[in-house]
Amino acid sequence: MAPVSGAIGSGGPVPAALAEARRAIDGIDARMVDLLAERFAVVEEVVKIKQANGIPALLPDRVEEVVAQVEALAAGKGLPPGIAGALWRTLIAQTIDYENARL
Ligand SMILES: O=C(O)C(=O)C[C@]1(C(=O)O)C=C[C@@H](O)C=C1
Repeated sequence: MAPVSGAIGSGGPVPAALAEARRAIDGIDARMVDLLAERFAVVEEVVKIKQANGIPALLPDRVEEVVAQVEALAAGKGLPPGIAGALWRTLIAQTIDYENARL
């Protein structure tokens, strides 16, 4: 396949197919950021509920439930094991920090 120079890449020529795949990744990332913003909008509500009821940010049983759910969903999609769980553990850790800064 002939390499094609383009703006996307780290300096070298980029095959046109790679540039196209990267555009797809960029589009998916934009949608994921939209979903992240949507999730954090719900977290804002969670913070208010937790404030009103004296509930802590870290709820270990719920963390494990969320991680188990996404791992099962990921397995159903044929994703390599561990990826979703690791991502969600990072997401939830950030969410707990975010909640703790507001509680
Ligand atoms: O379910 C909650 O109570 C949340 O605050 C949400 C969330 C999450 O990000 O999924 C974050 C912190 C909790 O410890 C568990 C789960």
